Amino acid sequence: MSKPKQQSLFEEEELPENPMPWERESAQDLYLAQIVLNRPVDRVFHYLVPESMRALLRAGHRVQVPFGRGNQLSPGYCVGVGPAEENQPSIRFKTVEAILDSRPLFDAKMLKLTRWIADRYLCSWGQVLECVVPAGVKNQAGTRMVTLFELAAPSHLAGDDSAALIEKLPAKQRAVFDALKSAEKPLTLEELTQSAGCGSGPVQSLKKKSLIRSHQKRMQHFENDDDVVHAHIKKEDDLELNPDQCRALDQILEAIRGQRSETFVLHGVTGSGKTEVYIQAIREVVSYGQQAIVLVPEISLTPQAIQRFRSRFDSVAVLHSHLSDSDRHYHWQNIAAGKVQVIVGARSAVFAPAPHLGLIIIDEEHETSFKQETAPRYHAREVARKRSELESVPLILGSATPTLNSWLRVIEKKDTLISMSKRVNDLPMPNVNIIDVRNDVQIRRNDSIGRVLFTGMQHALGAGGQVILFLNLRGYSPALWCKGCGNSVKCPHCEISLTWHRDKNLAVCHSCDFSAKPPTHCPGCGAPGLRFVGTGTQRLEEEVKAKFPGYKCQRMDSDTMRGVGSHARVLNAFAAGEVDILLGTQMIAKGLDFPNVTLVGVVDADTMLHQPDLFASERTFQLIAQVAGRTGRGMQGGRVFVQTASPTEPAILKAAEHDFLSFAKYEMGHRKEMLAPPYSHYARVILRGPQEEHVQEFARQLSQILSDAAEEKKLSVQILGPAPAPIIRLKKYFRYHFQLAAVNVEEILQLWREVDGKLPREKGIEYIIDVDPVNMR
Ligand SMILES: Nc1ncnc2c1ncn2[C@@H]1O[C@H](COP(=O)(O)OP(=O)(O)OP(=O)(O)O)[C@@H](O)[C@H]1O
Ligand SMILES: [Zn+2]
Repeated sequence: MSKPKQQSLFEEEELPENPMPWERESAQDLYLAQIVLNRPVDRVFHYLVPESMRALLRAGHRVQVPFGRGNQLSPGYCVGVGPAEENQPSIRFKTVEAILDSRPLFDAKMLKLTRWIADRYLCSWGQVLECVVPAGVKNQAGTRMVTLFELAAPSHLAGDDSAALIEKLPAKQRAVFDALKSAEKPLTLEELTQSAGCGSGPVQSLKKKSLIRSHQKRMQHFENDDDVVHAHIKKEDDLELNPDQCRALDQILEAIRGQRSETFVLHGVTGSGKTEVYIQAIREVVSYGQQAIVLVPEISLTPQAIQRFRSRFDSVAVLHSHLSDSDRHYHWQNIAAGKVQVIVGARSAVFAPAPHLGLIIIDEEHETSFKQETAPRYHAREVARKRSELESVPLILGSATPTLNSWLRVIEKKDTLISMSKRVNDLPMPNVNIIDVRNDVQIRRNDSIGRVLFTGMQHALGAGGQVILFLNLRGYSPALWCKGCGNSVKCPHCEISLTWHRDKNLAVCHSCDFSAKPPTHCPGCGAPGLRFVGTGTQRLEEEVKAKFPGYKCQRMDSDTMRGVGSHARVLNAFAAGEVDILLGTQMIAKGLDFPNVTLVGVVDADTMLHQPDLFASERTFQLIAQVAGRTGRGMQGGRVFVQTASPTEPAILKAAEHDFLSFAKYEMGHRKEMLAPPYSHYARVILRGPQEEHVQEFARQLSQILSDAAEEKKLSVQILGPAPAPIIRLKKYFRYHFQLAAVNVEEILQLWREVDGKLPREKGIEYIIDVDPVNMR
């Protein structure tokens, strides 16, 4: 959480002292830079540009400026530069100290985009710019300063004195001189001494004689050139599209050719071949020498998926979270230089500095990971929308389960729907069986695999097929339960039940990572004999191994997938048929395309359903429909078994029927009735502090101020709450929240700006605002 804004601290940058007459230069003579800083206050500061920088400094440059009372040097971003405006108040300005990069990091469009983000997500421009530039670019990782040598200026060498000196050069110096003469570019000391076959002495002597000169330059020295490593990847031809894909592509091509910023919601059922449509649309923009950005959830950045792009295009940059600073810097430079055709990456790749962007694609657009949970709390989908508008390029939002947000825009005809309702090669959608576990004898005996699912797995495995089991809880048991008082053991810092991890015999908090040996007695009532209840992936793995001893089973969750590349290893083993049963958390629910998977089991469909969350139903539908889609992708067909204690729940029923349209209709009806998103916007204000009563009282105060301001300014913003947050205690802090709700998001933004900077502060209590939150916990 960021600190509340402290307006007063930032007022003194432009010193409003009485200027001396000679300082009262006429406005036109002043050359000023507009600078923003990475602070929570959204303000632009003016700095004087010294004469020596006037020709160099441009908007988009990173600079160093003196800031605050102590004039501490701080990095900042130049967002504008030029002669002072006529009405610029006459005050004494501080001076820009240094320009930090040789070239600006942002062009005009990126400045506009980031300004928009600051407005839309209620943070400062400086915070947004700071987040857009990777750390590796800021610290110029993987580069070093080198000294380059070249001959002195021709006019100097042509002089009589020089000619005489050259005439009399000793052999080694002569060799150095000749080496530079025949070189086409300046040389490093190493290159030069090698080429002349001497040490550094003769070079220094020549320099003393002013026959050669040197200068310093920053150069890249990347050891790990990702693209060189992958250059040998076998190139493959594009597939021949089926009629559905052709229709989809044609619509997209029309927008590309017309340079329209149209947004397409590509609703294609699982296995309908959306990726091939993306690839061929990208083919078109690449043929114009333009670049495409493809956003995918981090977890989809698997070698399998990346291979699909690398085998089709010459230069693909993959931006995943395991990149080193210097790799990231290397990619940024290459992208900015226009050398990369396709940029594939998670959320932040939406900011890739492609100079001639032609297309943006968001795959699996329903994924919540496209929203950033720290400031700036932007949603990559909305940023992509804005960028597509600024660059006049189309945006494709692809999913088998579009968000209701996108769906409403389709209904309102703001976005264009493209439907692909059939799987490729006329494959049928898998048959989904909903299994009511309430009367299952196995489940009653505390097993997790019920009778029907067990039989289904036996058949599938017996016929040589592979199985995916999905369970969204990691660990062994999600609760330690006390018979004495009926409570479960909570994390000492969070209001969250501890999960037992049997492999390490630890009770772990999945929110703050607290862990300890499980207590033998209930910390609440002191009774002995705590019970481990419920099933997580570890326990499921044990059960599978016991029930299917002849088959190889692999667990995939964030506990087993800690190492770099572990994800890839498991998926490769699964693809190669070395693993029969893959079980895991939502990691295995997405994008996987394995034709030999003939059965998918959803072990407990209800885990998402009972969350106190507006989006619980939508998320349940998405997860089940997505995980169900992992089967039946080959000729052997496929089946899905969904175990649930709520077999009549619409989200589950509709997912079983692969019926997005009717789920959307049902759920949108509810949302409309409640005037909930997507029919309105929420902004969530979350407060936290060490003492519950204080947080509660302060939440009440803030919400009252906002409510009064809304009334005074006649803004139709409703305040819902305050109330304790669903996780009332997290990492030792008590948490309260309330929502600002309005049909028009502008009214929320206006209201916040109205009160921002005037809100009271309370010692020890922090608060943030999250516009269009996806996480309500
Ligand atoms: N025109 C085509 N002819 C033959 N095979 C195709 C064609 N288009 C796609 N495929 C294949 O169909 C499979 C499924 O395609 P893809 O993974 O793109 O589906 P998808 O729509 O992204 O599914 P999901 O939403 O489940 O990830 C892939 O193995 C792909 O190679
Ligand atoms: Zn905790």
